[in-house]
Amino acid sequence: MIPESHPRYRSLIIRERLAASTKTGVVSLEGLTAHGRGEAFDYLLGEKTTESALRAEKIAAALLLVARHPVISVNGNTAALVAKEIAELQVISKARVEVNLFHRTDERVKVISNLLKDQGITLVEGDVSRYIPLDHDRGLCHFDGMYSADVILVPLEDGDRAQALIAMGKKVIAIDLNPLSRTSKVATVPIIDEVTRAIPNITHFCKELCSEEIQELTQTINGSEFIKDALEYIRERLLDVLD
Ligand SMILES: Nc1ncnc2c1ncn2[C@@H]1O[C@H](COP(=O)(O)OP(=O)(O)OP(=O)(O)O)[C@@H](O)[C@H]1O
Ligand SMILES: CC(C)(COP(=O)(O)O)[C@@H](O)C(=O)O
Ligand code: BAL
Repeated sequence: MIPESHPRYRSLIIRERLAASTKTGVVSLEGLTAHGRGEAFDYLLGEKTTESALRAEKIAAALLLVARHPVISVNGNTAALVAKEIAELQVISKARVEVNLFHRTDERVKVISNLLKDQGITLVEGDVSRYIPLDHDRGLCHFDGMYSADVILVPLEDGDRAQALIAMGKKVIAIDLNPLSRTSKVATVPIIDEVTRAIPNITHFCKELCSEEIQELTQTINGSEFIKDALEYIRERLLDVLD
């Protein structure tokens, strides 16, 4: 039992949810280690959304709204952490949602799909093929899902899949606390933020942005600025701590 008074209440509740989700197969055991890596970066970021990340989330919302065929890719950690929030984002963005796993088993696809549908999400389902040229199972996706997408939101992504999607001419919106990850470096829009903060922010902007703002935000996108901003923000925080 984690008391609400605990200084790290939110972080511990998220950890508890992830740990419980490994028992149902929603989260892989490797997902716990990936989460730990994320938490380390979140510490450096002060466990809050930076102004720069908020700008990236605004651009992400604009891209989803103007996309011809937006798709949200969901892995185990994402399903465990933000299923309800993804359902809300799907309603406002009209994006398709597809389960895509690195540690893929039929059982995990099924249990994650059921979790998402229980939140009201309409899923792209059916046969998958290796439409993305990768040697691992993230290459398996749906024709009318990621294969046909022009904009893909990929929380907690693998760098090689992000690279492959970019090479296929798609715009990739990544959510990854690690500004140094391969994913962040190759993404069209790297959102250097925590997924439970980022998804509701994107939904908020989808509701708030007007057509002029959408036009302006999607004209020229410089993804590397968000990485530079995050690294500078971390540098400043570290220097402050040292003082
Ligand atoms: N809750 C979270 N919110 C945002 N990012 C997270 C969260 N949990 C983990 N991450 C980040 O997501 C990434 C997923 O881990 P993974 O091992 O697939 O990527 P990686 O190997 O670090 O990066 P890459 O493959 O892009 O080089 C990690 O960079 C981790 O820091
Ligand atoms: C653990 C995870 C971040 C997600 O794994 P899955 O839910 O199987 O897509 C994976 O990409 C990895 O880094 O190992
Ligand atoms: N997600 C496992 C492989 C990678 O980190 O890219």
